[in-house]
Amino acid sequence: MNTVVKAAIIGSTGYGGVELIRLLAGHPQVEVTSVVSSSSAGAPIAEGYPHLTEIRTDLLDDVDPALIKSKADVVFIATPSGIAAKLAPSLLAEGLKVIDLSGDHRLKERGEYETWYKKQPADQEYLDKAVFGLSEVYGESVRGADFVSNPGCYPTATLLGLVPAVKAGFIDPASIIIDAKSGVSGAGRGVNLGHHFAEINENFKAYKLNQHQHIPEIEQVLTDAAGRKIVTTFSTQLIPITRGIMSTMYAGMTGTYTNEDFISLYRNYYEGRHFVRIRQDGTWPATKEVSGSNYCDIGFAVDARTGRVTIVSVIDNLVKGAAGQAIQNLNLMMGWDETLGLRFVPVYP
Ligand SMILES: NC(=O)C1=CN([C@@H]2O[C@H](COP(=O)(O)OP(=O)(O)OC[C@H]3O[C@@H](n4cnc5c(N)ncnc54)[C@H](OP(=O)(O)O)[C@@H]3O)[C@@H](O)[C@H]2O)C=CC1
Ligand SMILES: CC(=O)N[C@@H](CCC(=O)OP(=O)(O)O)C(=O)O
Repeated sequence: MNTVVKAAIIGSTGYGGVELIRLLAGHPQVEVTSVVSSSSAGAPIAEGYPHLTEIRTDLLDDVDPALIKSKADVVFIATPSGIAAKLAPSLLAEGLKVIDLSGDHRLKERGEYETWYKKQPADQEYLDKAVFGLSEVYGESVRGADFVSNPGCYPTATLLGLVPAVKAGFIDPASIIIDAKSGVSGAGRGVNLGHHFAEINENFKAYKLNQHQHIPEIEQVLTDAAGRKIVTTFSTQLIPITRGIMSTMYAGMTGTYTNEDFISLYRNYYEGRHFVRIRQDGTWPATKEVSGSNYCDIGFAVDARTGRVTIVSVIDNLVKGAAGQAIQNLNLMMGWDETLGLRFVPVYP
């Protein structure tokens, strides 16, 4: 008989949390038994999200680790940064498996977190314990782990697009420039002047240039892949779509490689990994082609004239960039097939 794991979601009233509810509703071996809220405990979750009417009739639970343990075996933390660092120790002490979707346990150096997030970092013990859940790169460490830190949305698209070429030495990692764009749901459900319809619609704006909190996360993994300290330029832009991230990356090549060389390198690197799809020569992915799905699609454009390659990588920020990747990690933590409950087709158009 198949095991059914009971899951709780802290931050269930946010976009990441509600996406976990949507995706887990179709998972054959997970049941969401507790939806948790710090501000609306006791209210029905469908009150704030009418699309859940008659799908979830339960009331929101308080943020109480002992209560969560009485209802669940695993807990997803989908809260703004600064909260999981405080919650994870007591949840782990209760014996729960924990998947943190926030940035609190991704950076292994406390000082880096303080610098970029401008908040109190988690204790070193928990930073050491948390496995960085970019499973196509660190899958072996995720398998069987009790505590996983889910990668950021931008780093997921970016790193899946860069790691194979950096590891193989096809590109000079010091030359990489990353130009990334995100849909507005990446900023969460909270109200913010800059995210109003009139501010976003028919607009396209750069933000947090050279200050984005995902810069050290990207550099941490590139440094690991290159075997030497790598710093990079990473620019973020907000675009008038709801879901989707496109990361366009430029790098100097170390030899005279062709598109076919990159395609075959990446197909080999991701062999057997269902969620990364490498495009044919001369075609590049669009955000709609992965929308609502756990896929990351990647395409290449080698320019023999400049000696540079352009790599285009797209994901749905709420799925592969958050809830879908978190479920993929849960599948690995439980020793299941990583695609369980996640093999859905993108929503198109
Ligand atoms: N949106 C995205 O595409 C992605 C988001 N992430 C990360 O996932 C996390 C969640 O993001 P997202 O869902 O977009 O954010 P939202 O702002 O939409 O939701 C966050 C939720 O956290 C809850 N919360 C706030 N304060 C507390 C607290 N003190 N204790 C417990 N819960 C609290 C709130 O619910 P309530 O008031 O009911 O408690 C809120 O609904 C963030 O760290 C984000 O950076 C990562 C990748 C992609
Ligand atoms: C569009 C938009 O505003 N996106 C957010 C993504 C935030 C996020 O996911 O933050 P952590 O991964 O660090 O928790 C941003 O750029 O800050």
